[in-house]
Amino acid sequence: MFDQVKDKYASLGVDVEKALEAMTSTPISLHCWQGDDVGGFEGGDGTLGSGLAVTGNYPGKARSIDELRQDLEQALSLLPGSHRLNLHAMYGDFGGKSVDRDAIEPAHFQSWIDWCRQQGLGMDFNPSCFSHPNADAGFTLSSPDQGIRDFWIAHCRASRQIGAVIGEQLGSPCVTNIWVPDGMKDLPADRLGFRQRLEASLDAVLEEKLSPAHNIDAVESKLFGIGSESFVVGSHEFYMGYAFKNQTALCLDAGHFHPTESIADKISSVLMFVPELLLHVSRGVRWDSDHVVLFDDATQAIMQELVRCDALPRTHIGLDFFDASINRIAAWAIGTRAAQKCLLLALLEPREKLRQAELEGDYTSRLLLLETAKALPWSVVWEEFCRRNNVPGELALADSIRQYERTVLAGRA
Ligand SMILES: C[C@H](O)[C@H](O)[C@@H](O)C(=O)CO
Ligand SMILES: [Mn+2]
Repeated sequence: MFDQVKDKYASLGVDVEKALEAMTSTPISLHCWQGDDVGGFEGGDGTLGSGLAVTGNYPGKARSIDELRQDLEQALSLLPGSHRLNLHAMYGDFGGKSVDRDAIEPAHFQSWIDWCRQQGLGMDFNPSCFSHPNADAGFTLSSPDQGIRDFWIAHCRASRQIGAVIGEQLGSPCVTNIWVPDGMKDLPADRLGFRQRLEASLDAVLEEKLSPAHNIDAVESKLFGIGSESFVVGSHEFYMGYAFKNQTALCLDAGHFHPTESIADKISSVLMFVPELLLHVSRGVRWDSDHVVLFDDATQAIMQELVRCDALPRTHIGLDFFDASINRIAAWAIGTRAAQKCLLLALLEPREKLRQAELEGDYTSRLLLLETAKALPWSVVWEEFCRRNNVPGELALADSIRQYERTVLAGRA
């Protein structure tokens, strides 16, 4: 069956084995925060703030680093291909001590680095500039209060240094992504002042030169958050300008734009002017609701653009969703596999033929081919990818998830 499918694709100029090689060499960065509803392990009550919200109370949430790692291992056993871990600073291994955000050190993340090495994972990192008393007034790096700004500058600087240690130890650059929640519920009187302060703080954070072989800096914009409906300091225009000017990577989060705006169309433009791209593949439903990613049109369009632009070598694919209303391991597995299926579909596109038709102005053939491609048996290739990677195919996924729920999650009262 698989060989017949290969021949079918070959007749349209598509090399299936090459597509599978690209799948193997394209890691997806698994966000740790799906496992515990963005709580972290700092010893507080884990209340989420700063415009972020998780809904649902599905039983079995990870309550410790050990449980989170156990759940991640289970999720990874359901994912074909190679992967990375995306860790927020608030998930450090603080050994029961209270370590404030401006005092984090590489030592607090050593056990995560060791675990990643053991699991064969690369690792990415994020300063956590939210859910903290110093973010309660709504501002961090752009705060009018110099003391607050200095606190978050120290946290972000430490995060970059930790990122560099991670990258050096694992032999794979760590993407350190800065997102801050700064914004206002109601109309501001001085947008410019906030943005000037954010720029100055970011400059201070990025002042120390770190090897790009160890650390890659990324910045992430947002349209609005809960409590920052009228004004977000780090808007898309702000960070696009900042990333162009400073040649950092730009993070595009699929949930951080107007509901009808697709990040797919931005990829080709942005990559003309920034060195690298970070994606937070997510699914906003009416707002930045961070629903589990699906095999949907929006995600297919993103992956299509990455492939069509030859952008995979310059793009870091991360995920950003957190749903506590369903089994959290299922959320990781469904969302990551959906992103991977979209990537596979894009890699199996008869790209050369589509391009040729377009160059010749033959838009009829282009449209025909696009529709034909949708009806090709790509799922047979997906099942083969799962089989080669020794992970469950689509029909076997539910059993693995339910078994772990019965044997492990149910015991977490
Ligand atoms: C945990 C957050 O979702 C994450 O840091 C950030 O990327 C974001 O998207 C905030 O809306
Ligand atoms: Mn994000």
